Amino acid sequence: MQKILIEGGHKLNGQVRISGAKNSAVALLPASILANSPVTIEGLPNISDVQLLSDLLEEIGGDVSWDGQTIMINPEKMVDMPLPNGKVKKLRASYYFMGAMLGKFNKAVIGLPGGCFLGPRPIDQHIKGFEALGAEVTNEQGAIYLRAKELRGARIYLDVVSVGATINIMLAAVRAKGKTVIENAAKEPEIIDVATLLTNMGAKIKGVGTDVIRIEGVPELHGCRHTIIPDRIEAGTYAIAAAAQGKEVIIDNVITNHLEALLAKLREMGVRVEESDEQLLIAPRNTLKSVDIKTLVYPGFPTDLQQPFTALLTKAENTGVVTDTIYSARLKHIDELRRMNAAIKVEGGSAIVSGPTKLQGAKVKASDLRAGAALIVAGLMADGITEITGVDHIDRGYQRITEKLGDLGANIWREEMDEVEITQFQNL
Ligand SMILES: CC(=O)N[C@H]1[C@@H](OP(=O)(O)OP(=O)(O)OC[C@H]2O[C@@H](n3ccc(=O)[nH]c3=O)[C@H](O)[C@@H]2O)O[C@H](CO)[C@@H](O)[C@@H]1O
Ligand SMILES: C=C(OP(=O)(O)O)C(=O)O
Repeated sequence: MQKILIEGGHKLNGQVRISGAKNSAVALLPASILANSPVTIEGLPNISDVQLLSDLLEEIGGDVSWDGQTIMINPEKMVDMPLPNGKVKKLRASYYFMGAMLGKFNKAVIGLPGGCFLGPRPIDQHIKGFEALGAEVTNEQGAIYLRAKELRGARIYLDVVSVGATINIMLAAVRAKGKTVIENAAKEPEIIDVATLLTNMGAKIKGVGTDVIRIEGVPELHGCRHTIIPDRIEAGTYAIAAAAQGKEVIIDNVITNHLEALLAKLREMGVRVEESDEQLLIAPRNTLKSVDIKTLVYPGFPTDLQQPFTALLTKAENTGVVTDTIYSARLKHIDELRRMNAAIKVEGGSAIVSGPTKLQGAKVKASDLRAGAALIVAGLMADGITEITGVDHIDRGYQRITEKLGDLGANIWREEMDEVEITQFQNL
C-alpha cells in the first residue's frame, strides 16, 4: 500500500497532457460486449478502473489485448457468465455490464456496484429502464438478476437525470426490438462518446447531447475502431491545481467546451484562462477572489470538480459557498482540509470556505477519488509536507498523477507504507 507525499510551495509551470476520459472508458469497455466482432478503443487512460473492467471482460470470455493505450476486445467467445461479486464491487461502472449483457444475452447477473462513497447512490432508474424494456429484475443476496424473453423498445422518463442510467438503458436498448425514447436523459460528453461508439458499431441513435434520446433497435452490432475523448475532470483538476499553485500551465489534449462552467468560475476568481484548439493556458494572478459554486448536471459545474475546487477556495479572499446538488453528502474532504488549517464550516449542506488561509502540511486520508484530488491541490499550496493515504482511490481515476505533477515542478512522490501505518490507516 502506498502513500503520496507532497512538499508544498513549489510553483507549477509547463505543459501537462490529459489522458482519455475515465467516465467514457468505463462505459466503452462494457459496450464492446454488444459487438459480434473485434472492437478497438484508442487512448484509454492507464487507471485501475480500466484495468478492472478489462479483467472482467476476460472473465466472461473476451479475448483482450493491449498495445500501449489501445485495447482490442474480441467479444466473439463471450458468455453470459454471472459476475456476482469480486471485481464488480471495486468500482461503480461495473453496472454497465447489466445493460450490455442484457442487450447481448437477454440476461445478466451482476453484483451491486462499488465506487466512491458519496452518500446513497441508488440504481433505481437503471432498473426502471430495464423493466420498461421487458426485463424482470430481482435483487438476490446483493446481486442484480436481469432476465428477458426479448427486449422491446419503450418510452422511459428518468425521474432523476442520471449519467449511469442514461448510458445503461442505451446499452440495452440498441439491441431491443423497436423504438426506445429516453426522456430527461443526461447530456454529459461521455454519453455522446458512448453513443458514437455504438453508432460506429451499427446502432441507430438520435438526440444524444439533448434530453431526449431516440434509439431504433438493431438485431446485430459489429466491431469498430474508436478514439476516446479527453478526460474533462482530469483537465479540470490540473486547471484548479494551476490556479492554486501555478505560474503558467498549459493543459494539452482538452475539449475546452466541456469545461465552460469551471473556466467561467476561474475567470471570476481573477485567473487568466486562455483557450485554443486543444489547449488551455492557466495563469493565476497574485490574489484570487472567492466565488460561490453550485454543482449541477452537465453543462453545469461538475460535482466531480467540487472537491478540488473547495481546496482552491481556501486561497481566495473572502467567503465562497460550495453547494453540491448532485451528491449533498460529498463532503468527506472537508475534515481533512480542516486538518490542514482550512477555515471551512458546513451549514445547511453547503461548505462555507473563508480565505485566504495558509494551509499547513498534515497527514490526511483520501476517502474517495476526488477527495484525493482535493488533498493533492491543498498539499501543493501548503507549507511543509502533506502525507496522503487512500491512494488507491486516486489511482482509480488519475493516470500517473505524481509523475505529471512532478513534471510541472511539484515536489511529489510515493512511498510504500510500513505495517504500522497500514494498520493505523485501516483503523481510521
Ligand atoms: C462512472 C461514472 O460515470 N461516474 C459518474 C456518474 O456517476 P453515476 O452515473 O453513478 O451518477 P448519476 O448521474 O447516476 O447520479 C446523479 C444523481 O442521481 C441519483 N440517482 C442516480 C441513478 C439512479 O438510478 N437513481 C438516483 O437517484 C444519484 O444518487 C445522484 O444524486 O455521474 C456522476 C454525476 O455526474 C459523477 O459524479 C460520476 O463520476
Ligand atoms: C464519483 C466518481 O467516480 P465513480 O462514479 O466511478 O465512483 C468520480 O469519478 O468522481
